Amino acid sequence: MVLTNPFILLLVVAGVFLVFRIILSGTALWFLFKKWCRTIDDWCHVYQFYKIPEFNRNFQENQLYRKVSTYVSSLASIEDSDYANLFSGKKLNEITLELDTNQLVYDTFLGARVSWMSEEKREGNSRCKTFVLKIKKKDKRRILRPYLQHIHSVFDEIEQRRKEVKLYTNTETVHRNGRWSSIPFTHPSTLDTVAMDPDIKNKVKSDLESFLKSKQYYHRLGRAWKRSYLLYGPSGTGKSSFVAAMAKFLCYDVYDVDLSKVSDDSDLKILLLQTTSRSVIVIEDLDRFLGEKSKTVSLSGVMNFMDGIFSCCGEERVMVFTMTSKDHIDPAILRPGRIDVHIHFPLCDFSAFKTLANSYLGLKDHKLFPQVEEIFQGGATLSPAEIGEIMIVNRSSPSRALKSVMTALQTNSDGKGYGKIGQQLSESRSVNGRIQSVDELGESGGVICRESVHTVREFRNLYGFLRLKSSRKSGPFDLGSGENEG
Ligand SMILES: Nc1ncnc2c1ncn2[C@@H]1O[C@H](COP(=O)(O)OP(=O)(O)OP(=O)(O)O)[C@@H](O)[C@H]1O
Ligand SMILES: [Mg+2]
Repeated sequence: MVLTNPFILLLVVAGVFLVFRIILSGTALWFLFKKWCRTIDDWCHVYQFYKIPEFNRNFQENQLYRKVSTYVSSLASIEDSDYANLFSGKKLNEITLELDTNQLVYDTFLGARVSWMSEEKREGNSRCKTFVLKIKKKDKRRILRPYLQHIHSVFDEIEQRRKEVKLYTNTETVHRNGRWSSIPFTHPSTLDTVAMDPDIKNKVKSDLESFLKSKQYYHRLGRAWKRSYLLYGPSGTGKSSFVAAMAKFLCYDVYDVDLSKVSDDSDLKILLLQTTSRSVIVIEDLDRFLGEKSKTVSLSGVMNFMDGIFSCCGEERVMVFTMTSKDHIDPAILRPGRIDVHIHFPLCDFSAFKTLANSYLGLKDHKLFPQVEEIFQGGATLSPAEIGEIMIVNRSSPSRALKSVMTALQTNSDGKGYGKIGQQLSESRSVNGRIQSVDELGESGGVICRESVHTVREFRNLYGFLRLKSSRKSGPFDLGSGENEG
């Protein structure tokens, strides 16, 4: 009723507008207040200024300028500067912020506040940009060197993330780049697309992250800064895909060593010397190679390679070895320090199946899922690669895909067809990525015998591992085999 009166309506609109304006100016006032506080604080201190020009006296590019520019653009506080330039980045949808001329950006390091100003000078036709770093004199000695070091590290990390990852393969002939030839690494696998126990995946992720941050630690210990992983499990369980995913996660180049093209131990040594830092060095199917009667590379050649003692600088190398099974492998190969992390890749269980159904068919749930689960609980299994293939072929009809998977699982568990898989089942049977105990296998008929042998062996390994654990605080850890769930 009251709002029908145009005068009152006008008053209400004006009131709302006023409140809105006060709120807005309140925030603006708060910004202004903070700015004044900073200015007053600036008056109370004596500062040291450092200029970082874009070019040196010989008009060559100053590398430090480039690093500082990248670093300043990465600061979250750049969004608070009054003017910043927006540019599209190298990657799709990437947008980068760059500080505009005469703008200030603040940073905090080791409890000290510093600021960066971007300046531009014109001399004739040329212009020279400069960054000016402002540090309180009282903080200068304490933070300047570590701060510059910090800028270097952040820059390296950003560059690493930006660069194109390459896949190197060794050849028998020598190229311009030595024994390795490279192509862009475009494998589509990521840590998200590999179906595996989420706990294990997270452990590997944090292990890789802590490796990246451990340069000083490794150097203090006088050890090569490398970490070795063993991925083992039946064929088609995602080992190679996981290597690709690890490399992508780290943004490291991949060196795929084909041992059949290595002529002897010293040849392997040369190959390792020709790898660059920040790379993943992979040897696939190591068990198959070691099992060969006439090998060109000796066991000690392989072990020296694994130790990384020949890697000239020993810097930031991740080594990955894949195997179907580690049962017949010389324990010296698997000893702590040579292989730091063991990751088991089991055949598919229901939870891995659901991940595959989600990524291949876009199914989060389906009315056939309980039936599929029942079949898995009955002990049937296939490799993720086989299930993936069935899903791809039937992707136009999710129900048909699930029915086909069920049929394949049943056929396999009946022992009909899928000869290869039947054999793998007896070699490595797992539920949720853990080797089953004798008790858990009570119902599964003929597999019990072999499985119990396996379990005894696993128990021995566990015993060995526990002894190791008690004598070493930081040893290797085994993910997914049930030997060590720490
Ligand atoms: N755990 C998994 N999650 C998602 N996809 C998988 C998984 N395992 C296998 N695949 C799919 O199956 C195919 C084969 O996988 P991959 O080559 O990684 O297996 P593998 O363990 O290395 O086998 P092999 O021992 O025979 O070399 C890939 O296309 C991959 O996408
Ligand atoms: Mg493989």
